[in-house]
This record gives sequence, structure tokens and C-alpha cells, in this order.
Amino acid sequence: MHQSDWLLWLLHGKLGVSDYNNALKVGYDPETESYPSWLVSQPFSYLLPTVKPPGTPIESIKEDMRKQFGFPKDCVVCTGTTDSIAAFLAAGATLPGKAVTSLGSTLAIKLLSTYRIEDSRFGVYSHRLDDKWLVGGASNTGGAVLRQIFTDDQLELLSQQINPLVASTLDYYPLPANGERFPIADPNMQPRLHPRPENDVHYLHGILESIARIEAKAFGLLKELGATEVEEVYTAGGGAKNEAWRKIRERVLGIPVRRAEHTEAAYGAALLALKGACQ
Ligand SMILES: Nc1ncnc2c1ncn2[C@@H]1O[C@H](COP(=O)(O)OP(=O)(O)O)[C@@H](O)[C@H]1O
Ligand SMILES: O=C(CO)[C@H](O)[C@H](O)COP(=O)(O)O
Repeated sequence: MHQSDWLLWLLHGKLGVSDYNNALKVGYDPETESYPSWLVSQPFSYLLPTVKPPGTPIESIKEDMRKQFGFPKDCVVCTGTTDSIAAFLAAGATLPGKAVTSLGSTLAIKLLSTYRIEDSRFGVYSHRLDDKWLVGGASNTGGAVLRQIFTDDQLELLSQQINPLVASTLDYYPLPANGERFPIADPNMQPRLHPRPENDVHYLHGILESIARIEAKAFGLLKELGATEVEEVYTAGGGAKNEAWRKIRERVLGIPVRRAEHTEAAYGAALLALKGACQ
């Protein structure tokens, strides 16, 4: 059971229901809308959840939960999705070639593509989004490694002093611990955060630029593997507020990079609930 399935179960009380985005990671195939036969033949397969499209009504909210949280009597609980897909939905990107990079603790990329791409050599997989595909993966770089070095206040102050139009020559691979998933899949990959210059503005500039290069490598890889080519990137998550970083990324990626109008994944989850309520 996925975390979100458990949380929803507390609300509706019907055990073993999931959506095809969360269920992907337990082997569900969203294209054939079934589990593969090798999985179904396992002795534990009775534990696999029943899968519905995201935003499908499951059940009315349990009476005790309804009273505890003050929901209306007609409140219905719907299937959800994963956090970075919810961030994609929140950003409002609807056309192939549009992508959302979630700069939270990690860096998660979702590119809307007409084609489905799977390549475990590089940690690339596709989530279904109605009749299209969200191609991408999640890198362990991102905000968690920044927080190991700087406070959020320092990040804000130092970033204001960066000149984003000038390329940093510092070359790092910022990771919070050993191990990377995408665009390099290597559980033993070591972080590279040295040499550290004396000036913290230069250091942060080098780190942000290096993370932007990882993002560019990721989009380049998706193109090589046959995904629809990225045209524009929206940004969600805690890193979305960093204007210097946005400009660095725009220079490094060579395409428009915008802050999403709604940068919270919760907004995307609410849109799914709205879809379910209209069914
Ligand atoms: N000004 C900033 N510039 C870049 N990153 C920032 C800034 N402020 C906060 N962050 C990063 O945002 C991250 C938190 O974002 P959030 O979307 O809440 O993450 P998650 O939900 O994945 O934990 C932190 O890891 C932090 O390093
Ligand atoms: O790094 C993450 C959480 O730590 C990502 O959000 C997650 O791995 C992305 O998963 P998905 O593509 O299934 O939404």
C-alpha cells in the first residue's frame, strides 16, 4: 500500500484501492490497465491494490472523519496521484513538449510526451496522463543537498548576489548522500561538492549551475530516448521562488523556464478532486 492509498483509506475505509500513477511503482501497467502476468502469479498478488484512473470517486467519506474535519455530507473521496504529477497538474501544462521540474528536496522531471519511454539504465519511466505520457525521472540532487549547506535565509540572500547571466566554471554533482537515480542510475555515485571557494556566493552559484546542468542532461537524455522534445519548462516546489536559479536554468537549458502559476502539488490534487466531483 502506498502512503497516499493509506491516507485515503483512513478517509473512505475501503481497503486496497489505488490510482495508476501510484500503482506504477508496484508494477501496474497503465497502458494495458493490468498487472503483468508474472506479478499476478506471485503468491502475494492478492495484496495488490485495485487500480483506477486518478480523480475517480472511490467512496463517501467515513462519517467519523466527516465530523472530525467538518466536511459536508455529500463529500466523496477520489483517487489521487503522486506528488510530482500533482505538481505537473497544478502548473496547468497541457501540451506535449511542456515540462514541469519540481525543485523540492529532489529534482523531479515530468515532460508531457506523445510517446511512452522506459529505460531503467538511466532511471527513465513514463506515467500515464489520460491519453499521453509524463516521461521523466527523479534525481537525488535538489533542495535537500542545498539545505545541508545553507539555511533557506542564506539561500535567498546569497542568490540575490549571483549574476545569473555569467556561467560559473565550478563543476559539481550535488547529492545529499551516495547514490543517484536519474539521469545517471548509480546507487553508489558519490556527491561532488569540492573545491569549495571562500566566497559563498560563488559556491552557491556553482552548485545551482551544476544542478541546472543535471537538468539539461536529463532533458537531453529524454530527447535521445525518443520523447517529444521539450519546448518550455515550468517550475514547482521550494526552489521555484529562486529567480537567479530560474535565469541560470534558462541559460543552461536554452529554452524558456517559468515559475508555475501554482507551485504547490496540493493544488493539482485539488484539481483531481474537482474532476472526480464532476463525474
Ligand atoms: N531560495 C531558495 N532557493 C533554492 N531552493 C530553496 C530556496 N528556499 C528553499 N529551497 C529549497 O526548497 C526545498 C523545499 O521545497 P519543497 O517543495 O517544500 O520540498 P519537498 O516537498 O520535496 O520536501 C528545500 O530543500 C530547500 O533547500
Ligand atoms: O524523489 C521523489 C520523492 O523523493 C520524487 O518525487 C519521486 O521519486 C517521483 O516519483 P513519481 O515519478 O512516481 O511521481
